[in-house]
Amino acid sequence: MSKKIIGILTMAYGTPTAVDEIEPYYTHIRRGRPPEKQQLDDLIARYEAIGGLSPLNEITGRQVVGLAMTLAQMEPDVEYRVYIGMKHWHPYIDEAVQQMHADGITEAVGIVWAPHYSSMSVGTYIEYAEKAREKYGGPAKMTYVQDWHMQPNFIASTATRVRAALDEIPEAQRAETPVVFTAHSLPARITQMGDPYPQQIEESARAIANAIGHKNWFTGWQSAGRTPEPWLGPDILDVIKEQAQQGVKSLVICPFGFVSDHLEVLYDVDIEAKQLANELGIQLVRAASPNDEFDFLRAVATAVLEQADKD
Ligand SMILES: CC1=C(CCC(=O)O)c2cc3nc(cc4[nH]c(cc5[nH]c(cc1n2)c(C)c5CCC(=O)O)c(CCC(=O)O)c4C)C(CCC(=O)O)=C3C
Ligand SMILES: [Fe+2]
Repeated sequence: MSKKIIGILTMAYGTPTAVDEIEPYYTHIRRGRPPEKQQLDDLIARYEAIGGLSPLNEITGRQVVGLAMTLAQMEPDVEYRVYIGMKHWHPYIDEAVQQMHADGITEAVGIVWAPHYSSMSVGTYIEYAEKAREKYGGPAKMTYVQDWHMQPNFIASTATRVRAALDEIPEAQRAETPVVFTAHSLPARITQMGDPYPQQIEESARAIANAIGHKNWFTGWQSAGRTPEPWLGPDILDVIKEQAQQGVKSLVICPFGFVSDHLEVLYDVDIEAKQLANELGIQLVRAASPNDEFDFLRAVATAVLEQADKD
């Protein structure tokens, strides 16, 4: 008997693959409004500071291959065909759904490479996938993992990476070193909309801190948009200033709202936040990103399998 086939639509943010793609990419993020020259120059300069372009595409590719291998190992009786669709660059989510349908996939599970749900992040990925499914008339059946921030392997693997970051702090200072769990800020109006994002950030941060028995932790926000409306805070730069005022000498940042090394991690934390911390006499250590680490991919695979079993 041939194996049952299930399509897996994994969705990631996407990044330009050449410098001249930065402008159309930024325009796509801005829903079709081209950026001002100054904004574009700023963004190009930030990519330049991390080496010209982002490693995100390559890492996403390794994650997709690793996920496919992990799924095959965890459930060999089903054939999982793993696809990648990007929110803001090629292959777009639309193109991936079109390909799945063309390949004859009728049953599929969608998952976003981001652990926490917000209507403004994961919600829009799902919206794009559903629009494409309607447009192409398939896959006939597709359900989605909404969030996977409490997957035991996600908690445990993040805890291990935070522990490793703390180990870089001199032992006498380690226990009192604050650990700041950060995620991408969103417009503050999401809290009035009853969005679960802030609460999911809090509960997963607590679970990770508990897993390593670290008492001194809190959450913070990073990479807020440069728009006049209020964004979720406190911003990590303000956190660093406040901690410096309180005499803190060391700090660990775990940007656990992201799953790869990319601009928000390599620039916003490793360059911008570290520079400020340096100036204020704080040793700042950033927890490593999951990238294609085995235990992390097991968490994502488990979330996919649990969703597939619900159907
Ligand atoms: C929630 C969230 C995640 C995490 C969840 C997820 O992963 O989905 C995320 C990840 C990412 N965001 C990324 C890149 C960018 N995001 C931007 C702008 C924005 N992001 C937003 C939200 C998020 N973003 C929002 C509300 C805006 C403002 C939009 C507007 O202006 O209306 C801009 C424009 C310039 C700027 O504002 O910095 C860029 C370049 C990259 C790729 C980096 C690389 O290439 O390595 C990644 C992984
Ligand atoms: Fe973003």
